[in-house]
Amino acid sequence: MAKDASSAPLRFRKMHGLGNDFVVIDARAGGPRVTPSLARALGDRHRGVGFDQLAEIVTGAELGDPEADAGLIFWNADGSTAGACGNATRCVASLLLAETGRGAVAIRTEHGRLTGRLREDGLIEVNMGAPALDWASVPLAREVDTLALPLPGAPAAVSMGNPHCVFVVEDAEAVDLTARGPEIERHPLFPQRTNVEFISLIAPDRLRLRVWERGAGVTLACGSGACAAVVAAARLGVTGRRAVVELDGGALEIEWLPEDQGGGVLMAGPVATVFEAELSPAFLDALPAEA
Ligand SMILES: N[C@@H](CCC[C@H](N)C(=O)O)C(=O)O
Repeated sequence: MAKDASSAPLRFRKMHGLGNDFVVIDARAGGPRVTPSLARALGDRHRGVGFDQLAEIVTGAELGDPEADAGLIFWNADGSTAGACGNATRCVASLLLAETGRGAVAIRTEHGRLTGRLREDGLIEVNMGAPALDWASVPLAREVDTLALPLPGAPAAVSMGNPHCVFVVEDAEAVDLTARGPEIERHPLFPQRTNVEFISLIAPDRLRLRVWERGAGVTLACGSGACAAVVAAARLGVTGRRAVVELDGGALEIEWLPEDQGGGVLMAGPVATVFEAELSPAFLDALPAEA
């Protein structure tokens, strides 16, 4: 087992938002902490549990925000960390709403303090905060007028706390995601790699979106990707600031609030818990030591 983890049992919950699936570990009360090798081993769909992301719940204080209901650290299946994960934030918001019995909760992430609430229609909504559009925030390797990438079209680079490269295409269904995704994810213009989105217009307020996620690959849904897609579409005049985004796993409702309402991006959709379990000690014992 990794030398820095304790041998206390590690309980976890499997959840998903539209098939974007997560292992959720609550580390607020102590117990083993997530390391890159634990994330990779758990993320293995054959020898572990399998997930797109692992959401590690910590105290708000650990992330410098003691007033928040909790803090959240996101891990990709390849063991890398991410500054944002919209669907995992919605899943954890649903847990904290049940835990606190309140109508809204505050979650501290690397992208700031995000608020989550249960809407009357039963969907969990999170305000994902304002997008950043300048090259240094995304980040891009350098300032450019147009993103010159090995694909037709002029994509938009958007940060939702994590990097996104959004292509508007005629037909998102026709894109070879497994070929194009990794090529753009690791393009030298993106020093921290990038999530890759392909959107096409279905109706004036409806987009089709397919996503290749940094550190996870093809996903059934990506919340921050849906937010970035609507921000890019609204800026390009493809849609307004409010749209339904149809992903492989279902639909998310996205609204980019105006500046005078904070400029955040609201994202609403369903969440589900699949099971709760405890990792076998043998699994933890077999983890390679951290490099
Ligand atoms: N599934 C997520 C995004 C997860 C993080 C991403 N792969 C990254 O590395 O930035 C979502 O719902 O936003």
